[in-house]
Amino acid sequence: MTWHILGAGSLATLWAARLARNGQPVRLILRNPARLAAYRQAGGLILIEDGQAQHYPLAAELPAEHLPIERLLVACKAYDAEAAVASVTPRLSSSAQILLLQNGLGSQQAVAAQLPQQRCLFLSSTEGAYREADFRVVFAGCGQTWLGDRQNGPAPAWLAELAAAKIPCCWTTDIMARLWRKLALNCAINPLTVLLDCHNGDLLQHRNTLSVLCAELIGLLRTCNQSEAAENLEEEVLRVIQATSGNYSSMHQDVANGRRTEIAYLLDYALTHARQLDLHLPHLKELRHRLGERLIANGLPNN
Ligand SMILES: NC(=O)C1=CN([C@@H]2O[C@H](COP(=O)(O)OP(=O)(O)OC[C@H]3O[C@@H](n4cnc5c(N)ncnc54)[C@H](OP(=O)(O)O)[C@@H]3O)[C@@H](O)[C@H]2O)C=CC1
Ligand SMILES: CC(C)(CO)C(=O)C(=O)O
Repeated sequence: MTWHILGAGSLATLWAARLARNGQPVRLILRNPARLAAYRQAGGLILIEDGQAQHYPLAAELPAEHLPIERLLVACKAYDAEAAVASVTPRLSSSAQILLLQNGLGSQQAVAAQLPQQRCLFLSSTEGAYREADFRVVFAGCGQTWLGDRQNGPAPAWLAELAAAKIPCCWTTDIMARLWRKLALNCAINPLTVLLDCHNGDLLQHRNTLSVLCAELIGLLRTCNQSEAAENLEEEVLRVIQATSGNYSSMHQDVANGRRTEIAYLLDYALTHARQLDLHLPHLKELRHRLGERLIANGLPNN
């Protein structure tokens, strides 16, 4: 069965290259004729692993093609996911399975609500990749991708295809806990790296601030019935900071490159839930306020 991949950015390239070199049929879906023409001009995707560039001249198409879609990997940013999926909805078969690879929370539920007939699986990934240029992606860090079904459905048989393609994936029966945990980590680390304009590792000089933010995030997770995701959060935040000490966080990279951030699906999602639950999180609120000022000062959207 063909893997349709919506988007041709960092994670899309990482997935497409590994599936294709394992002999699995892959088709990319680009957003509009200009992007499709640019892709064709480039002659395909390039993935750089351990300094070695390899070329993948994969088939690509527009959203409005007629070929039905049975399996769709949505590999765009959280703020683009709903519109991107809407552009291919008429092509989705009623038994189609949709894999949502976005960071944060909120976009996955919105897409799932848009597709009541189809099965939507949520993914949480710690793999790392970045775009060096259009259609040219560098694999930047090994990691793991968790997949799960919020509706408690069974693991799909095609997980074996991902394993065959050496995509490190694990099925989980509690994907929401994984996503909340990653959201909390990103809320503790990413905005601070933007405000302090620093590498992840430099945050170790701000242990008290991290501690206060983690305490508020733990309170939120527990109130949202995500106690498992709250366990040892501060220790894990420190571990991730140490493991990625020389890196800039994804939000820092977005701001440095003048790109919109995914803050609406991270801190805003957390603060909206806190408000609904009457939970007071003054330090996270203040962090969000200062980040908003910085985004606006940089001419970026504050959402
Ligand atoms: N990169 C990483 O290391 C990691 C990323 N993630 C998460 O994965 C998600 C994807 O990130 P990443 O791969 O880095 O993002 P990129 O910005 O590299 O790629 C996003 C792609 O989506 C495409 N796109 C946007 N809208 C549409 C549309 N309507 N139709 C078709 N394509 C569209 C963009 O097209 P165009 O080129 O035309 O703009 C772009 O190719 C994010 O939520 C991110 O947080 C999670 C873990 C690690
Ligand atoms: C874990 C962390 C903070 C690593 O940089 C990350 O996921 C991100 O940058 O978005």
